[in-house]
Amino acid sequence: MSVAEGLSDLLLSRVRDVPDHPKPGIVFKDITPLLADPEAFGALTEALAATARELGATKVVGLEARGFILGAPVALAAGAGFVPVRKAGKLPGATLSQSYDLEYGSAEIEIHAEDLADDDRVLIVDDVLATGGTAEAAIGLVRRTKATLVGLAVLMELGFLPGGERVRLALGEVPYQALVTV
Ligand SMILES: O=P(O)(O)OC[C@H]1O[C@H](OP(=O)(O)OP(=O)(O)O)[C@H](O)[C@@H]1O
Ligand SMILES: Nc1ncnc2[nH]cnc12
Repeated sequence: MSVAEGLSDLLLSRVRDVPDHPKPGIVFKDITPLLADPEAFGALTEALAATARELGATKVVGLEARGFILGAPVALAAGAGFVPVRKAGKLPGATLSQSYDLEYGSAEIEIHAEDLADDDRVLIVDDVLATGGTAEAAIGLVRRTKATLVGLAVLMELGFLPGGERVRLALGEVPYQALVTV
């Protein structure tokens, strides 16, 4: 699951730093320029889909909201299904839910457990790993189902925060991939 230097450079060049958003002191990593560039968005999708294929994923779980934008095309490209993890109160069916803290607040996420079959192999996909709280909560949700968690893949890890260490601890032997670390 190594990442070609050219790909890292392309992806990094399309992420915009927005200082003091959404709160003073936060440097927001804005992926909208990357999404607007079909070459970069396509390369990102293909890189994450290659990971999904390598891990034999049958479902991609995407984390609201930016994880939906990345996860849905990755699922299709890898021949897997897509399952959304949503902020609390949005999913209409029976849910599993988990609270967690963010770099700039706190939140609760939910999943329709019935969307994951017992024999599913699940790759969790998101855009940014910051404190790791969201990903850790999603790992917890998937592990409360009978499906098998096979990996966590993100576009970008904020290396100045302890999120990478936190999710590695939570994942144990399960692979973790950040395409770029800043
Ligand atoms: O590692 P963490 O500290 O948990 O932060 C990372 C999460 O924060 C952002 O989502 P956000 O909750 O802002 O939602 P959005 O995708 O709807 O903007 C980002 O898309 C990740 O899901
Ligand atoms: N600094 C940041 N930029 C973009 N998304 C984030 N999610 C959590 N922290 C973030």
